Amino acid sequence: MELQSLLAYLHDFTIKPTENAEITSIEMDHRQVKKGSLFVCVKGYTVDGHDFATLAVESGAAAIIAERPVDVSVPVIIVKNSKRAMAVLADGFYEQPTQKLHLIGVTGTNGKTSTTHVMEKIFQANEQKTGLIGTIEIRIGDQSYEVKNTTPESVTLQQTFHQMVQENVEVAAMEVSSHALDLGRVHGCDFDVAVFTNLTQDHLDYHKTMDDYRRAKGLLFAQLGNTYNHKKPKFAVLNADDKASEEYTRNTAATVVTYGIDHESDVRAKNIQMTNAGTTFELITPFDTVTVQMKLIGKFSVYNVLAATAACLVSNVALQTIVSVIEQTEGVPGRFEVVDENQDFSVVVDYAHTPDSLENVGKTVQQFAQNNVYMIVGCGGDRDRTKRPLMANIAATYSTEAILTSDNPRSEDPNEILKEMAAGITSTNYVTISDRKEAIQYAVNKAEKGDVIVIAGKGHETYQIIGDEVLDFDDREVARQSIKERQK
Ligand SMILES: CC(=O)N[C@H]1[C@@H](OP(=O)(O)OP(=O)(O)OC[C@H]2O[C@@H](n3ccc(=O)[nH]c3=O)[C@H](O)[C@@H]2O)O[C@H](CO)[C@@H](O)[C@@H]1O[C@H](C)C(=O)N[C@@H](C)C(=O)N[C@H](CCC(=O)O)C(=O)O
Ligand SMILES: Nc1ncnc2c1ncn2[C@@H]1O[C@H](COP(=O)(O)OP(=O)(O)OP(=O)(O)O)[C@@H](O)[C@H]1O
Ligand SMILES: N[C@H](CCC[C@H](N)C(=O)O)C(=O)O
Ligand SMILES: [Mg+2]
Repeated sequence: MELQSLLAYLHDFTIKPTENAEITSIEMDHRQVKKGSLFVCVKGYTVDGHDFATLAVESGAAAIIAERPVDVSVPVIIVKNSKRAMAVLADGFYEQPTQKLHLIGVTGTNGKTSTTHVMEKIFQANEQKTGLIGTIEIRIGDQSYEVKNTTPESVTLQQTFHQMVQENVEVAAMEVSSHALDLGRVHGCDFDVAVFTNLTQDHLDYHKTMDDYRRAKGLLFAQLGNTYNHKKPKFAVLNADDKASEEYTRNTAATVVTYGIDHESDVRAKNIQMTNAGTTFELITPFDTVTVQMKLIGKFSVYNVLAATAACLVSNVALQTIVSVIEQTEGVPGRFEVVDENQDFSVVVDYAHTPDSLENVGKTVQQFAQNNVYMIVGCGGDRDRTKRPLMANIAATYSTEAILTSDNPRSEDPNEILKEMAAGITSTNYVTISDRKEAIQYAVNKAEKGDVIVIAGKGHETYQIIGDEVLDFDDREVARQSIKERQK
């Protein structure tokens, strides 16, 4: 695409150059630059992309987007916010793909992956080709691609949408993280439906305060199309049981549809009954009321299917189709995933890595445990430190014995993280075993008939990050091996 055609998408109050080079790609990393690339200088958390402008030009960059002047021989376009500019330019470069898709964005502290995965299955049952973007993977139809972030940087994101359009995807469901909203990664995305799951504590390393975290999530609803188009209306699907929804209702120009359990809502669940085999509830919608019997466990799972139901109903999927998928769904890898080697105790691997999600899992397990509960928990390094004491105390509260261990320590000292966790425990029913494998073996060897072991925090992850090393580690595999060892 020619530079001038590309810059036509940029409505920044800026001086545009008259040159018109052919732009072959948009890059934010100088190591990816090739002949004809447009290099975007981004001031990051570790280094400043402006410092790589010269190297980018040496590698063939045809023009530069920057927030301040850089001394290079190609045109430099100065913008106020280069990440936002990059997102808008990527949208233009890839021919505004989200305008050709029915795009559903899901934000909230917990439940994004679970909700998007249920939605994907519902749209597939509705015979629509789907795209999925989130924590576990990117999926186009049945093809899976690896991801680095839950919500990718804008160029990767728009390129992915472009590929979806080329492969005739009709509906895309994506997780939208608060980081992505705050950093402008989804700028330029034309969402049709925006879904809010819930807001509880996480990511205070990045956002510093809950007010700022709430504001960042709210951007999804604020950026939801403010022009009412009868051919393509926009919907905000909000959780009536979460207080933040009041603010998001005020901040959006879209049609608000609510779901909930405790408060009056458009899509509501009543008479919830739970066993260790599944959950039954009455699903009340503006169209009909039906009884749902699903395999998913826990009140939080009911919330996720309510959110998915509301989002699919406003996307014109029949209630019957939605219910039949919900009743069949087995769940998402690493979310309340049961490890079954015919042992006489239960092992559940779950991605709970926030105080609220851990508490939900603890409460759910308490409902069906016949005997002792062991909760194995760690907290990630280089992440919100204030959740450490809270999570440890929740684990001790909802278990017979909490086993504090390492999650992904990253650059931090694992023992220091464990000390910060232990400081929050107000009882004595816990042990600290820094090595995650040993922690799992300890619980497996101790468990008796009817006990439940919860291994929290890493869910689907198949690695453990210690220092700079990414080591193979899969909670489900380690649990399986430990059970087999014990059975020998
Ligand atoms: C805080 C944050 O979001 N960081 C993201 C950011 O990294 P950074 O600011 O450290 O980047 P940097 O290394 O300083 O580089 C600055 C710029 O210089 C460029 N550069 C750098 C080096 C070089 O030699 N040449 C060069 O051109 C880089 O490409 C970049 O454009 O830009 C990177 C490149 O896109 C991201 O991968 C990285 O996400 C990291 C991996 C991360 O962990 N992010 C987390 C916090 C995150 O975003 N999480 C949310 C989900 C959270 C949840 O809901 O649970 C997510 O959406 O994944
Ligand atoms: N609606 C919910 N409310 C509270 N907790 C939930 C909810 N749904 C799932 N959880 C818990 O949170 C964990 C993570 O769920 P999920 O992966 O769906 O969330 P996410 O929002 O995608 O998380 P991430 O921000 O890490 O991508 C689950 O393993 C479960 O313990
Ligand atoms: N998207 C979350 C995932 C946390 C998972 C947990 N295992 C950890 O590493 O802290 C984050 O990056 O904060
Ligand atoms: Mg997720």
